[in-house]
Amino acid sequence: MATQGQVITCKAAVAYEPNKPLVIEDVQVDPPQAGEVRIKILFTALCHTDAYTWSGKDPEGLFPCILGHEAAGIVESVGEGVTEVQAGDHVIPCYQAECRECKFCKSGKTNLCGKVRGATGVGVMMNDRKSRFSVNGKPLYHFMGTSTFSQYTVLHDVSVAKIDPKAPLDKVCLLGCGVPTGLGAVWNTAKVEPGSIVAVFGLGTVGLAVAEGAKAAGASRIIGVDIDDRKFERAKKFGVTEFVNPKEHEKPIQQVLVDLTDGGVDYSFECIGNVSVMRAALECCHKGWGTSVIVGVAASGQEISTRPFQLVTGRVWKGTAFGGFKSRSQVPWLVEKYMKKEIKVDEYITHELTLAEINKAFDLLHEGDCLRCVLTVE
Ligand SMILES: NC(=O)c1ccc[n+]([C@@H]2O[C@H](COP(=O)([O-])OP(=O)(O)OC[C@H]3O[C@@H](n4cnc5c(N)ncnc54)[C@H](O)[C@@H]3O)[C@@H](O)[C@H]2O)c1
Ligand SMILES: N[C@@H](CCC(=O)N[C@@H](CSCO)C(=O)NCC(=O)O)C(=O)O
Ligand SMILES: [Zn+2]
Ligand SMILES: [Zn+2]
Repeated sequence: MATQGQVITCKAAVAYEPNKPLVIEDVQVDPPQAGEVRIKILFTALCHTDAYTWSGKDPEGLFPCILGHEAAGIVESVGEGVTEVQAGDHVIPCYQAECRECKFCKSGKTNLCGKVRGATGVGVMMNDRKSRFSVNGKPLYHFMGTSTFSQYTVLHDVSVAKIDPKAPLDKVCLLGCGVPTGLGAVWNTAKVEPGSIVAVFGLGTVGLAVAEGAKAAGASRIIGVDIDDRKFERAKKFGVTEFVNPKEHEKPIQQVLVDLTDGGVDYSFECIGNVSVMRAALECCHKGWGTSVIVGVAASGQEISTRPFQLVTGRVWKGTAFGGFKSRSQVPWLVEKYMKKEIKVDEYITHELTLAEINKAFDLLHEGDCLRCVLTVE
C-alpha cells in the first residue's frame, strides 16, 4: 500500500464550535498505532446523536472535532498487533466496542465494552491519549471512537466489524447505529414475545426499526406515537398498526394508551430523547409487568422522574445502547440478515448527498420526511 505508514491528507468535515456550520477541510490523518486500524470511509449517514453533540448539549462533546458514527469503508492499513482485519477488508465502524476480554465483555450481561471507552469519551486514542487527526498542525478530537465524517479515520481494532465484501456499503453503513439500535431494543433488551402490545414513541429511524423488530417478534399491536401526523403512513410499512398523536388528545398520552389497551401496553420504547416522554412511556405500561425501554438520548442536565409506585407495582424501566448488540460479533450477522432480505435497510434511506453537502444534510435531518441521509465520502 502506497499510503501505509504515511500521514494521509484528505477531506473531512470539521466541527469547530457547537452549531457553527461544519467546514470541509484538508486534514492530516496519522498512521494507525498498535491495536489501531485506518479506514477509508466510503459512505456515512447522519444520526441524530451527531446533531445532538454538534448542538453543544452532549457533556462528552469536545470541539474542534470530526463527528460521524454510522458508516462503512475499507481498511487502508493496520497497526502492530492487529490480527482480525487487514488492508482491503470491508468494515463497519462500531462506536460501541467489543474487546471480548474486559469485565463487561466477559459478563455475558451487556454489550457495553470497557476497553477503550475511557479514551473514546474524551476524543483521543487509547495508546498515547492523543488524536490521529490534525488540521494545520492543530489536533482535532475524535468522536465516539469513529469520526466518520472524514475520508480516512483511525479506530481501535476492537471497534471494527469485518463484513461480507459483497454487501453494498452505501446501504449497510446504516447498520452502524440507528437500525440495529431499534431492532435490538426489541429483540435483546425488551425481548418482546409474540402477541405483545407495543407502543413506540417517536417514529424516526430508531422508532421505525423498533416497529420492524416488534413486527418480526410477533407483536399483535404496534402503536406509533408521534406529534407529526405525516409519520404514520410511512410507519405502516414498518409494522405500526395504530397511530396516536398526543396533540390531538386532552388527556395525558399515558392515559390515552392505557385506555386504548385495557390497562396498558406490554412494552414501550422511547425513541426521541425527551424526558417527559420517557415518563409517559413508562406510565403507559401495564401494571405488574409492562417494560419501558429508553432509547433516545437526552441532553446534559435532563433527568427522568416518576412516582416510585410505578415500579413498585411491577413496571420495569430499562435503557439500551446499540440495541444490546455485541458489535464486532453481531454487526456481520446483521449484514447477512440484510443480504438475505430478512431486515430492511434501503427503506430507511430517504436522501443521498456528498460529504461536501454535509450542512445541507444536517438541515434535512431536522425536516419531517428525512430518515437517513447517506453521504458519499470519496
Ligand atoms: N441508545 C442508542 O444506542 C441510540 C442509538 C441511536 C440513536 N439514539 C437516539 O434515539 C433518538 C431517536 O433517533 P432518530 O434518529 O430516530 O430521531 P428522529 O428525530 O428521526 O425521530 C424522532 C421522532 O420523534 C418525534 N417526536 C418529537 N417529539 C415528540 C414528542 N414529544 N412526542 C412524540 N413524538 C415526538 C419526531 O416527530 C420524530 O418523528 C435520538 O435521541 C437519538 O440520539 C440512541
Ligand atoms: N455522550 C453522550 C452519550 C450519549 C449516548 O447515550 N450514546 C448512546 C449511543 S447514541 C448513538 O446514536 C450510547 O450507546 N451510549 C453508551 C455509551 O456511550 O457507552 C452523553 O453523555 O449524553
Ligand atoms: Zn447514532
Ligand atoms: Zn470489552
